[in-house]
Amino acid sequence: MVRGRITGLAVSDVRFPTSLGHHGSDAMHPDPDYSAAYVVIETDARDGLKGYGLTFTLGKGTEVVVCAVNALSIHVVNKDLEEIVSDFRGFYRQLTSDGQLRWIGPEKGAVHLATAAVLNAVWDLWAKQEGKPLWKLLVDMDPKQLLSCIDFRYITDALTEEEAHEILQNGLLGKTEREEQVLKHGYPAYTTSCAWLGYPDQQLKQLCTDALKDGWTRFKVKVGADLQDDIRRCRLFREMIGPDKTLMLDANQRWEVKEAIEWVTKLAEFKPLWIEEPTSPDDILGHAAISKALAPLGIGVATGEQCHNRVIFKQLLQAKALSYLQIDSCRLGSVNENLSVLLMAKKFQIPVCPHAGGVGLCELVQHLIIFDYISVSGSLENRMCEYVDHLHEHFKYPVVIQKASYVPPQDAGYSTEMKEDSVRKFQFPQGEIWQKLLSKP
Ligand SMILES: C[C@H](O)[C@@H](O)CC(=O)C(=O)O
Ligand SMILES: [Mg+2]
Repeated sequence: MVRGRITGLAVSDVRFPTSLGHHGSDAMHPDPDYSAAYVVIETDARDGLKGYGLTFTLGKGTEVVVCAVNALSIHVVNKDLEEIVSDFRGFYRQLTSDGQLRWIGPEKGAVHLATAAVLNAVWDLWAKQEGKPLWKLLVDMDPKQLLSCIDFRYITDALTEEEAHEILQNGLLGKTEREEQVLKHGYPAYTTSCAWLGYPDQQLKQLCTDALKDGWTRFKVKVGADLQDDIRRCRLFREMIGPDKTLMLDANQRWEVKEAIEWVTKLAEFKPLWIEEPTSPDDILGHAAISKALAPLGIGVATGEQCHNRVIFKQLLQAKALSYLQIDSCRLGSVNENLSVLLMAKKFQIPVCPHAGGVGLCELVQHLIIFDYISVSGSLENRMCEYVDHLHEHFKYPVVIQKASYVPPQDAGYSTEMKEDSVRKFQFPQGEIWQKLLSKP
């Protein structure tokens, strides 16, 4: 039973100095400090439960998102949780339609990242009050309730509410078996942690050796800064993993459309499954052109981690611009908007392979993809969820990986809660870690 009035919302700027070790680096983000605008909501309910939410950012970007969260808080504080979840579509619409704030969106950029952080906290609290991990809360909802969380505005030309209902209704068939299956075997994952762009070859080799020993069979390599480097690194990687394991490439938006086609053609000998973010995330027709040109080489296009919202995903699907759809738990408007994208992907028969390269993204997105498997897609074919081996130690309920698969979380909530000590130490700029770093000459 949902309960309580939201009495407070606090937001912190939490940054991890990952750029010092080039962790998370790519062709466009050479110095990423994995960071989060971290939200905590409290209620007046006697249970003492709090909701924790975050959105993923990089360093300086965090302060802008923190401001946006504060600006949105007026829509949250003093609201009854029951009121929110009984009309979640309406609440989502309220947050994303603020007449003044939407001018700096709408549903994109800092204000949408802030929406994600706030709503992620609400979902965490709801799941905690129900005593279920978020994936299970979703799996146990009936189709009508799930639909009542989704704002279908701007996507009905691709997916109507009636079609979405039919998808969810069909998803009921075999649901129990799939839940048992995923609880037993986990959800398949791939790793990006061996081959960030700033890692020297020696480190890459060592990490790849370790990952192979740990049973990883799917790997992503960063490319896009220098063709000769890419050829060398891809060759090295392919030789180490052998011909049968899966290799993916990620350019993080580095190229022009024509350049992307030419560059990736030169890497085709390494048999990548996909090229991720070959060009601007806003360029739908560019992605379509790249997809068409690379299809004869057996290379698909993957994108989504910087797709603003469901409308961009809709167009990517309509334009046949992608072969793998990468939802992100913290860029889209939380669970609500991700549900609409999962349903569109199902309708267009495009596999969802979530993005998780960032702090906390693995913790959150595992819930969405496990739900997707059980209740929407019903399939594991061509599907896997990204895993990066960074910063899990700062979370109270960190992800568990076994045999290169995500083990479904059992703790109640959305796995969003960070350890208090970590938040204190890594808060920017007052945390002790930053005080030390900033005082260095
Ligand atoms: C800046 C991030 O680390 C980004 O490179 C992550 C990413 O593209 C991915 O995980 O995919
Ligand atoms: Mg990527």
